[in-house]
Amino acid sequence: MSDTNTAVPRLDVREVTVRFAGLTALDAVGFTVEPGSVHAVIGPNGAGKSTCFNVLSGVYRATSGSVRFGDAELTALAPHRIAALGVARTFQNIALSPMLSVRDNLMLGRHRLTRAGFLSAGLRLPSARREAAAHGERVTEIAAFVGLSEHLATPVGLLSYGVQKRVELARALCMEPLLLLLDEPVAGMNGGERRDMAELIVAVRESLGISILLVEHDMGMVMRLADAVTVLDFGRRIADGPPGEVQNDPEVIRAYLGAAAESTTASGTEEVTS
Ligand SMILES: Nc1ncnc2c1ncn2[C@@H]1O[C@H](COP(=O)(O)OP(=O)(O)OP(=O)(O)O)[C@@H](O)[C@H]1O
Repeated sequence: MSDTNTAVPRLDVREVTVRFAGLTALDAVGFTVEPGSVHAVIGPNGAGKSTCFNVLSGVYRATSGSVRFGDAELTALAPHRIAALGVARTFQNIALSPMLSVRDNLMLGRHRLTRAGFLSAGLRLPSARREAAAHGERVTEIAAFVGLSEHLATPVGLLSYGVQKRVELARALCMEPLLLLLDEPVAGMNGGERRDMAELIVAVRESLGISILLVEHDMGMVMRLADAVTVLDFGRRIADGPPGEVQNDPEVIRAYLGAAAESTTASGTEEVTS
């Protein structure tokens, strides 16, 4: 593993509670993402994983509790302010502009780093042109790193699902994040695409030394990739620690077996989480 980027702060989630009307989606949940680590949040359907991500990225307001990223308290900030602190995310469902090329989608990811004002960019002043060229070069570099060079001119909508997921990751990297939030990065992918994505996540951590927090259903992937795992069930944290430890925790086994049994009863087919 490469050295951790020294600018990467610790993420401290403390006693975070989120209530929707009568439902408690997160109940005093806490965990810490160490700088430069890969940390996974797992749990059965409805456990509160997406709610947790939405609080961290500012989409949802916590009812109570605190999320600190270094010295910054994130719970009171709007999504763009959180992004400006270096927290970038991908979405469970691809959120790209399908008509735009890969390059243009990645350039949109550079937006928050763009200094040139509307006027100087509109007038194509030399300073704005230089800045655009520098962003273009960085986009080319990131695309190469993620394995997208050959697709840069292609409209995103024409690419396979697996490649589109890589574009999403590349766009998040274009924000030069210190903490990357990946919401189910391999959902819907086939075996080969899953392996490629897992390798890419390792490469991101090793080359950039940033922290990665991921929500994922693929247990095999979580166990291989994560340094630490937090397990949620019905909005509560039921386990937290290294993957090997968490995997053998009786409460975790009970939560997953219970969820599998329920889905068998509900649908008549067993849902297997590989
Ligand atoms: N905006 C919302 N309004 C009302 N209830 C919500 C909202 N978002 C989530 N919930 C509820 O909060 C609970 C936790 O949902 P959440 O989506 O966070 O779980 P999850 O672990 O991500 O599930 P999955 O694995 O199915 O994506 C669920 O009962 C869900 O219905």
